[in-house]
Amino acid sequence: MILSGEEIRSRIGNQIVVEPFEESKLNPNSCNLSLHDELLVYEEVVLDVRQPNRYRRLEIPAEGMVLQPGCLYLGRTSEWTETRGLVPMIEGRSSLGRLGLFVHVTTGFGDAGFCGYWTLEMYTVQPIRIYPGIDICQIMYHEVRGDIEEYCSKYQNSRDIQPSMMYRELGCVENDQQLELDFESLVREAIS
Ligand SMILES: Nc1ccn([C@H]2C[C@H](O)[C@@H](COP(=O)(O)OP(=O)(O)OP(=O)(O)O)O2)c(=O)n1
Repeated sequence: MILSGEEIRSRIGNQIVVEPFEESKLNPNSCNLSLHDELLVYEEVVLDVRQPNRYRRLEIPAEGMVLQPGCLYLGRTSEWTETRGLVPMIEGRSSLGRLGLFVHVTTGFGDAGFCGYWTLEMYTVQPIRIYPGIDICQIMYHEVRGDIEEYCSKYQNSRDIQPSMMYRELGCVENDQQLELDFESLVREAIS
């Protein structure tokens, strides 16, 4: 069963945390979440599920940024969410779907107990200009039958855009969590 907007509101501060929460973002059975102002783009010709992959961090300026087809942009919600005893899910918004923008790659499904910013896996059918702060997706909540063992795995308490940590399951021991590419110093080195 999916919670109504009214029910979401009544559970805020109890089973549901959406921070910051704005009542105006409630829908009949979901709550809109907005886009933070940063994106990560992988800097690998071939991504490797067994290794941390290098990426670049981009800031979405107030005047917007054009996303190009064929590229995966990891973003995150501005809202921190916590969900207890319910299964949270994020989905796209029809208004953005009608412009050909996807906000996740088959992974809208969350876990009961998940706390953190949601990482968005954005890609687009056509070039599209996006802006920081736009309502990018919606979160909804399912009631669960049966006991719940709440989520406490690798994406718990995500405080940033979180690239894939699949490599952890596959035995890669890494010191650095992810390899952020310092593109500006590389360019400086290359031209000096
Ligand atoms: N687009 C998404 C989808 C999920 N999540 C968060 C909420 C989920 O509770 C958590 C874990 O999602 P999955 O269970 O789908 O992830 P994995 O199975 O890959 O990882 P784990 O082994 O940690 O469960 O990640 C997210 O931030 N952004």
